[in-house]
Amino acid sequence: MEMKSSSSSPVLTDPSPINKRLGIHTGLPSFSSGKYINIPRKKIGKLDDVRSNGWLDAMKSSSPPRKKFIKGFSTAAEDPDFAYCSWMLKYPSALSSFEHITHSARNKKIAVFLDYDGTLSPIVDDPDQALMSEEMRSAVRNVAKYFPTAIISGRSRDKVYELVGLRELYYAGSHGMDIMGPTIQTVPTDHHLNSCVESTTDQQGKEVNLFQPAREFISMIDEVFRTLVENTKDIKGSKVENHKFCTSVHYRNVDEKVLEVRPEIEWDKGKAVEFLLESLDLSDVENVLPIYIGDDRTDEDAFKVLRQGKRGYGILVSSVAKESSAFYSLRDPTEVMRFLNSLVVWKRLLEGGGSGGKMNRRTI
Ligand SMILES: O=P(O)(O)OC[C@H]1O[C@H](O[C@H]2O[C@H](CO)[C@@H](O)[C@H](O)[C@H]2O)[C@H](O)[C@@H](O)[C@@H]1O
Repeated sequence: MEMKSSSSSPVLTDPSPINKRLGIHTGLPSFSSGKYINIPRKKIGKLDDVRSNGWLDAMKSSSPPRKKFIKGFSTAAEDPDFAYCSWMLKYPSALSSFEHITHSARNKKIAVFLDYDGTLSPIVDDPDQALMSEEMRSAVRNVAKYFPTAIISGRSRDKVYELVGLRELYYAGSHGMDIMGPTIQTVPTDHHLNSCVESTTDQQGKEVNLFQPAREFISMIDEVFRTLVENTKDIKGSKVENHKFCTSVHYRNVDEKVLEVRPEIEWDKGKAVEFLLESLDLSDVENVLPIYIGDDRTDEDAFKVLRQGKRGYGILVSSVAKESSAFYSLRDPTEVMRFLNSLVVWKRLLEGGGSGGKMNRRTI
């Protein structure tokens, strides 16, 4: 496999058998109980030109945009502040809409889903330096005391666990292709899906289930990773990460983006949210309000699941105007932390019974 640079974007070309092996896969596994989710393999998929199947677009959106704001939200004078304010009419701040959100959560259980990069940690040039602040860690820890909380990241599950460092959460790595969750009551009878689920123990020795729908791709992704390391070793500023079920090539210090190679299966962060809601027995729309906070295009799959199913709220973390399926917005990880802290204060007030969970502007 070669990595070439075309006008402004790199293109992965592949005259080798990897092309075939990362492509079409037959067999549509499903949980026969009907309670769980199908994972069909996508029908298309070539490495010849990643631009033709949207991969490059998806990966580009994982990085901060070059333009400060998008068409439709800018003014003739292209004033970013004005553009952002107009955009916020469509995606109001989750902080100023806090009462509305908690009103919708009355008599419901809130479930919290959090992306990592750009949501809990600020975007920085070196992915190894994307660290969470202690204040943020404490905010997430407190949220998890009151609400079932999961981290859903594009990074490997081990890496994101290492970065977050909180045992009390559920973790989904590789964009949801590697989920560690509670043991599932209904055992899938489909042998293909069954092979994706494995009982194991977590760091505390508790029995858990590992769900890895792209397990068959591990050795291939490792091969792609090693090929990319070799082919980019002379490109100054480039960095390759192995997330086990996908691999990222960072070229933001060469150009400014990151490109990711992952298996062509219909599994994404939206499917991971559905899976976790099922596994945690939180799929009852009438009684559960899931909130998903994330900052990039891969999080849009989760926003869509919540919006389309009228299940809950997606909150987009962005300091620039961009089209989204989220309901609300937060400007940056600092605002995410304020929102998480507000949820905790609200819940404590509610449990204390005092003000019926009512909060004033100063509390938020
Ligand atoms: O799903 P996420 O938790 O948001 O992970 C997505 C990608 O995050 C990382 O890259 C992003 O953050 C880096 C550190 O701030 C930044 O340098 C890069 O430009 C961003 O794209 C991670 O390194 C990627 O592998 C993940 O896919």
